[in-house]
Amino acid sequence: MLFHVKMTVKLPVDMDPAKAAKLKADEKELAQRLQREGKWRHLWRIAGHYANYSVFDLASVEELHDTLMQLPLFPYMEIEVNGLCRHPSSIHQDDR
Ligand SMILES: O=C(O)CC1=CCC(=O)O1
Repeated sequence: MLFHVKMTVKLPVDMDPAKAAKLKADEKELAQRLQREGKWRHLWRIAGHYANYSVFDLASVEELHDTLMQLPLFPYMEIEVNGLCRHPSSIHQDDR
């Protein structure tokens, strides 16, 4: 199942810079592992915002929920999710 996810990061302005740097490094490590596993298909910065558009390929809504909740930045993100399905006019044979 494909999910389009918008993540907006809202770190507290007074957060300890070392804590923020650790959260970002941990987030990057997990995000890159999930990309290597084929679960986090796309990760795009939204120009001009501390936010991203992502596409996840996961087995279920429950797996998406669990994946998002384990992100180190989860407590500091606003997240919007939309499920994706094939468009009847798409010329692509698969969902990639
Ligand atoms: O910077 C972001 O948009 C949040 C984020 C998601 C994966 C990552 O490494 O950072």
